[in-house]
Amino acid sequence: MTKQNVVPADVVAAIAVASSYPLFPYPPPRAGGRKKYLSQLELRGGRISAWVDSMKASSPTHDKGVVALSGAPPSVDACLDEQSAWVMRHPSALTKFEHIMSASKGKQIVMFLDYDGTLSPIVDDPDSAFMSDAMRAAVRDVARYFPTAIVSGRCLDKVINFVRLANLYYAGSHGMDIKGPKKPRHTKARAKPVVFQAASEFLPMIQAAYKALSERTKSTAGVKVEDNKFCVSVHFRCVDEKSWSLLFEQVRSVLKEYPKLWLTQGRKVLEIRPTINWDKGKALEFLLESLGFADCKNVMPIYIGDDRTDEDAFKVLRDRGQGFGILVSRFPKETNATYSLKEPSEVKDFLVRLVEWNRLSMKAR
Ligand SMILES: O=P(O)(O)OC[C@H]1O[C@H](O[C@H]2O[C@H](CO)[C@@H](O)[C@H](O)[C@H]2O)[C@H](O)[C@@H](O)[C@@H]1O
Repeated sequence: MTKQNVVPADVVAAIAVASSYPLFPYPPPRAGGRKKYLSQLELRGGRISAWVDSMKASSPTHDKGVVALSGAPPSVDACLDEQSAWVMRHPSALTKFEHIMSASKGKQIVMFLDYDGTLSPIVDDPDSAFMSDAMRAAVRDVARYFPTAIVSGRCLDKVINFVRLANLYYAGSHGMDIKGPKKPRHTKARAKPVVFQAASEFLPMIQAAYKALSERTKSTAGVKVEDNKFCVSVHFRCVDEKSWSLLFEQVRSVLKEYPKLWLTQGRKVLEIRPTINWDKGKALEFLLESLGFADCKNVMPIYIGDDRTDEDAFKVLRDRGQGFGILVSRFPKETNATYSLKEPSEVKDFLVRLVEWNRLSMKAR
């Protein structure tokens, strides 16, 4: 086995957990082409246990204790085989760096970056998910050469506050709230700054749901309800697993009062959002269009993300046959991304290499 193929014990444990929930692959299954949101019908019963099981399966690297609860785990060899097969299907973007760069020759790279789990490591307290100075410097350098957007589930103000870089495009609330730099560097297409909100009419409803969710779940120890302006996050990372069903029931009882809101799931978080046809994929398309690349053949969008919501953007790139997605994950997940990176530190390495590659190729011109 080569050094590259050695799989750390915690990753083996994580694969074991993921494999123990075969019915709840990542991302959630799509039924009849529609996204797997918790509909009003499902809210009345039926598939609730599936959601609680899916909560158990989410982000297994951060919950090694689950292994013991999940019955007989697959053997270590089976885990290693699965890991290797997955890496073959989604090779490291660092290993394939030269290949990626030769595919981008003559094309304008546009960089899209998710925030949590991509630029900042996952931590228990969402308010402390800071990115390192080294990562900030890498993003700043990338943005000097390429149009760069941060696409996050966080509300716009919060993600801007974490990243603290001008000259970027920011898409908060899962792409529902978009703002470009005051003086865009790269676009010739439009001098006007980009500003867009996809769900303004939902604001009062989302705010009311935020209050109701905070009130209804306050008896559950460890829960954190986060106001992300056009969506609400109910975090269960610090909630005892024995209380997850109860928490889900509490969230469900609130959602019954808001038929125009639906539920999705991220890493140890339930996300409540408006029932509109808008997601990170749509935000990516909107930004490409705003930058003047709508029908352009010579553009190479690169989207790096770690979460289920990023799959919408990976899929858009796959369907367009343009650019590619990079999934940040230490263990196998079903994904529409082409390449993978293990963790935020590898994302930084990739960004640094990209800048270096650009410097060298500019010199050579
Ligand atoms: O689209 P993203 O930028 O990845 O945002 C998705 C959610 O990220 C945050 O939650 C996640 O990160 C937290 C901090 O590391 C972690 O505690 C939590 O368990 C993760 O789900 C954020 O707090 C959410 O509001 C975002 O929707």
